[in-house]
Amino acid sequence: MISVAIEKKLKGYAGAGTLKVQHQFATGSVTAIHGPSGAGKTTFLKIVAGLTSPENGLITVNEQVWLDTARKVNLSPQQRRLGFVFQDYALFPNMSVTEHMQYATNDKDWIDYLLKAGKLETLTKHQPAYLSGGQQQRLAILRALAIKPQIILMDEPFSALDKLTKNELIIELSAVFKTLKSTVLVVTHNPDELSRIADEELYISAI
Ligand SMILES: Nc1ncnc2c1ncn2[C@@H]1O[C@H](COP(=O)(O)OP(=O)(O)OP(=O)(O)O)[C@@H](O)[C@H]1O
Repeated sequence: MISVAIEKKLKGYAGAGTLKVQHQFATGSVTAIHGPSGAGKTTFLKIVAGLTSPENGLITVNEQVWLDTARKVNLSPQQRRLGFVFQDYALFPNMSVTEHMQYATNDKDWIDYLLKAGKLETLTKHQPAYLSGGQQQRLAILRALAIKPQIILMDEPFSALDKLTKNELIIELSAVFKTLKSTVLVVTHNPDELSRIADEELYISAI
């Protein structure tokens, strides 16, 4: 269970806005996070990942305190060991598809399984510049899953995919999530696209 209660002032949201989220994410659940543009959805994921700090907040994961602003506890992103799929993919320009995966794990069978699930098994030697936008996006997702994370954060992970590819990938990913028993938080502008795998929705709006 991930328990989150955070408050962060946002710079630039219609002057001044505050992101306030109080929510519990059940272990193994998939949550579709949505809300208006600029409301702080990406900022929320970054707070959970430890990449941004809120003014006030408490985050616990299975009784372990990740963040407690009152007690000045704030685990680093490395200590949190979660999978993060960034909106801009954050791929390495000089690494091939396989090298991206090997950078994250030595488990060859797991790499082969993921590349097949994401239909990149024929493009293993390609660097990002030689992949389409949708293929780059799939590589970003598979790379995040390579470390077998217990918690997976994804920011608009299907935006570059056509409907068919998206639906097929969502089914494959759903099987991976179940295997890993991962808790998954997905920011999406279209919660309907996740209706087949999402256990719940969380609406975020800055106030
Ligand atoms: N570290 C930060 N500290 C304070 N404010 C921030 C920080 N990062 C971003 N912001 C501001 O917070 C607001 C929300 O940004 P964010 O990217 O989280 O929104 P979003 O809901 O993901 O938007 P979109 O749906 O358009 O991607 C923006 O106005 C941004 O300028």
